[in-house]
This record gives sequence, C-alpha cells and structure tokens, in this order.
Amino acid sequence: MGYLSITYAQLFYICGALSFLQSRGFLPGIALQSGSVSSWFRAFLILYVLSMPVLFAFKAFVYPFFLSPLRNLPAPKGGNLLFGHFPTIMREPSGAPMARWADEVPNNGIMRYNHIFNSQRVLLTSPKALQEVLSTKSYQFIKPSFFRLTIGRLLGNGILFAEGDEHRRQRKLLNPAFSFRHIKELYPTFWSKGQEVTEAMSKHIDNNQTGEDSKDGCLIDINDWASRVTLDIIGVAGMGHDFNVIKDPSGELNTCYRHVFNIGGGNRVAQLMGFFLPTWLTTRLPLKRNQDIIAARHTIRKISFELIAQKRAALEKGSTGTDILSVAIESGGFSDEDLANQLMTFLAAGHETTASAMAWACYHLCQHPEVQSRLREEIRANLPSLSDPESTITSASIDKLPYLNAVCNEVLRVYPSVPLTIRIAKEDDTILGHFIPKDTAVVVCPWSVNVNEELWGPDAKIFNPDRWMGPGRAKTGGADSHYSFLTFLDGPRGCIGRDFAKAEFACLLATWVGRFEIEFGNKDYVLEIGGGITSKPKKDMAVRMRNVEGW
Ligand code: HEM
Repeated sequence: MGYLSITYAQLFYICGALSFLQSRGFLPGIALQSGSVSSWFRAFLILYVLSMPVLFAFKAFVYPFFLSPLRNLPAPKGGNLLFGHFPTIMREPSGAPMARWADEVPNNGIMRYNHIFNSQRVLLTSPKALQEVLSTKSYQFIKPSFFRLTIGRLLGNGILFAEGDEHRRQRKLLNPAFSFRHIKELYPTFWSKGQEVTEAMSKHIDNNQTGEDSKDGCLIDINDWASRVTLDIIGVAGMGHDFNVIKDPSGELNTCYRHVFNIGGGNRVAQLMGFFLPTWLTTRLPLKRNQDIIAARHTIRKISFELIAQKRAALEKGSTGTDILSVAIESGGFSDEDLANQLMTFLAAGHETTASAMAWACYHLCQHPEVQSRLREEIRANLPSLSDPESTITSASIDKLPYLNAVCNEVLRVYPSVPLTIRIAKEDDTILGHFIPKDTAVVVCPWSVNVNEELWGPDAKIFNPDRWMGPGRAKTGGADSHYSFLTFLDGPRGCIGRDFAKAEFACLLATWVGRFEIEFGNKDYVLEIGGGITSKPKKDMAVRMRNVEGW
C-alpha cells in the first residue's frame, strides 16, 4: 500500500536518476549532449516539471478521496478542496484546531484531517489509541525525518531523534542522571537559582517603578526572565557549569537562543517549498532563516565542545559529578561528537519548555488573582523567606505543598509547553484495528488530550487547580488514565526530564509567587498564543509585578 504514497522528494530523486541515465545515453527519448551537466540538469527539470502535476493530481485528489484507507475515518467538516484543513491550522495556534476537532467530531479514538494539498493526517484522541502508539508500538511509529533535518540542527542529533535499539541504548545510559535520588539532590540548586532570579527581578522592579506610588511595580518581560533562569539551571544541573545568564543576558549562548527561538516557524514560501523539495535541499537554500540557524548551530556546538573538554579535564583530575554531562561521559557510551549532540538536546529541550510553563503560570495567575493569593499564603507559611540568603529547601519542603503542586499540574495541563508532536508509520500498521499505511503522519496532540471533555469532564478547558486536590487526586487530577495528561508524553519516548522539570517549575514558581504580586499590564489583555515548537503567550502579554513585603 505504501507504494501509493510516493512523495515529491522521491519523485525528485526518480527524475534525477532517470535524467542522469538519459544524459548518459542509457535511455531512449529526448536527444541530449551525452554526459554534459547542463543537459542532465535540463532533462531533470523537464522530467520533474512534467511529472509533478501528474503526481500532484493523484496525491491531492485521487488518492485521498477515492483510494486512501484513511478516507472513511471521521474527519472535521469543511476543508478547502485544494488545501484541506491547512488554512485553519495556519490561522490558529499549534494544536488548537485539533483540540476543537477532538471534542466536536464524534470518533472512537482515532480520526483524520487533511493537511496541505489533502495529505492526510491521523489524529489520536483516546487513551487507548495513544497508549498503542506511544507505548506498545513506540518504535513502529517513529519521529519524522524532517524534524531531525530541520529543528534537529538546533536540538542536536541525540536521544530526541534516535530510534529503536539506538534509542534504548542512549536512554539506558542517560537514565541515571534522572533517577529520583538524583533529582532530589537538585532541589536546592533549583531553589537557589529561583532565589537569585527573584532578587534580580526585585532590584529591576525597584529601579523601574512606574507611577507615583512605589507600590505600582513595573512591567516585566516574563519570557525573558524565565528563559534566563532556566538556561542557568540546565547549565548548572545538566553540565555543572553556570552560564550566569541571570546576571548577564548578553552572553553568547543566551543571545543565540533568544534570536533563533524568536524567528518563528519560517515564512510560508519556505514551508511550501518544503512540501515539494527534499528537506536536505530546503535547509540549504540561501534563506535568512537557514543562515541564522546555521550560525546558531555553530555557536551552540562550539560551546558544547568547550563544556565537554572542561568536564573531561575535571573528571580526569578526580572530580566527580552527578550532572547529565558527567553521567554521560562516565557511561563510556558516547564519543565527543555524540556528547555534543546530547548537550545540544538538553540545553534546548531542558530550558525553553520550562520557561514556557513559567510564562503560562503567570498568565493563569493574572487571570485568577484568588488562586495567586491562596498560593502565596501556602508558600509563605511553609517555605523559608527569600530575604535570608542562606535559606534553602529540600525536596520534601516542596513536594508536601498540595496547592503549589496542584497549580503546577493545572498550568501544565491547560497549556502544555509542547502542544503537538508527530509520528510516522515506519511500515503498514494498525491503530485500534484501523489500517494505517506506511509513511502516514500520526498526530499526537498533548493539548487536545489534556483539555478533552470526554476525559476531563465539561470543565476540561477551565483552569481549576482544585481538580488536583483531595484524596487520590494529587497525581491524576481526577482523570481515569495517565494517557489523559500528555504534557510530557508517555511510554519509552516520554520526556526523560519530566521529574527534573516538575521540580524546577515548582521551585521557581514558589519563589516568584512568594515574592511578587502579578497582574496583566493591560487589564483588557486578550490571549494570543505564540511560539513554534513550544507555545507561550505572545510577547505583548505585558505583566506588571510588584514586590510584596514580608517574605
Ligand atoms: C515543562 C517542561 C518540559 C516539557 C513540557 C517537556 C515535554 C517533552 C515532550 C512532549 C517530549 C516528547 C517530544 C516528542 O517525542 O515529540 C520531551 C522529550 C524530551 N525531553 Fe522534555 N519537557 C520538559 C522539560 C525537559 C527538561 C528539563 C529536560 C532535560 C533536563 C528535557 C529533556 C527531554 C529529552 C532529552 C527528551 C527526548 C526523550 C526521548 O526521546 O527519549 N525535557 N519533552
């Protein structure tokens, strides 16, 4: 069946091969000057341009509407004859249409929508379907190669993109750095970085008070401060190195990440080209976006290699470490090139996601001042004051605070940092008994699952930390299956940094809410969601923060 789903990239190669044979005189047909590159290229262009409309007509109209085994799956209404549901997808934040469709279109856990030019995508909506793909068949539904070739340039070709046995091997070697025992030891680091950033923000507020009244506080760029502290944390906890971005945001690494994470999803022309041309080609085109990414990659790799060299030298001198890099080096399973790739993964995956969670927390707390006050009361009553520079905490101090953990879980549920991810069927396969042809894109949308009314009840989309309070609810939020909360995905490829991130998030949120009162800078603020792979409120969500005396 897979032979019916020939891609434009495959056509590109087929035309290349045929025109090469033609130019060498192996095939009859158009007379060409044998062997010349220009004649080969001309033949290639003629062949590609003539055959593409045929393939296009087949792929966009014949296959999806008359032949595809997915055509009878439930699908959302509407959809453009040529572009399918793509215009809706482009208009809305990543994952938003899927969250709506999962509620509105009657389905039994699996449905379909049409992406650009009616290429069909399968959307999973029930815990059973999600478990099948993410757990039982996690190595049969693999990551799309275009992820590795596009975002992989910044995220490194490490554990995030490894498949099958190679993934199992890497996960086994890296797991010790994320053991419960080790994460427990990191709480004081999370706390002291939270303390450092809070003091820096306090000073910033004191120096930039607006209005007559010193209690007015000032506008704060949440995304900026959140990324600074989380980058520092992944440096210390992940590599044993303090990037000191809280103190000085102008450092090379922070400047580089802020630039590339803010250039968005690329322009539409580049996206369209990506549909018709192989990814290795589109990622090499002389576009500004490609140039920015190549420059950033160069910087991040350079810093990663420097960190590896420093760490190796320290380990050789007898120092020991429990940070991710030390664990990876001491496992003996990675070359320096592999280590650099893993570092790139941990640096990016380990800071922007938690920064996004912090931005979402501020959004919800501005919307719900009553939750903010209750949380502040719990924090102040149970955690040491930040004014004491010696203050520290243990894992138990944080884990025993029910409302803090409830608020964190609810923030992560309602707007998960990674709203959507994709898997590709490696071979012809089935999901819930439905035939899924090889190369089908299967969409796993944590956002749509996390706010699905069938799984969470009619108030699924409402921010309500209380759903995590009360007997038996602290871990489930009242949902029946852990596949109802997919912020970190699940199964063998779920987020390895889950416990790390949850502890870091709770510590940081405690320091911010304990110290500051937070409200929208603009009382009429209407949420607009931005971001690329990670989602967050757009930069214009100006937040006003005020120091609250007494802690
Ligand atoms: C709120 C914070 C975080 C969220 C919401 C989050 C979410 C996710 C998600 C959804 C995935 C799966 C992506 C996919 O398969 O398409 C993932 C994978 C991963 N995350 Fe996280 N993450 C967070 C924090 C972290 C941190 C702090 C680290 C490292 C210290 C980390 C390291 C990783 C790695 C290495 C993978 C790949 C795992 C594998 O494929 O085996 N993440 N994360």
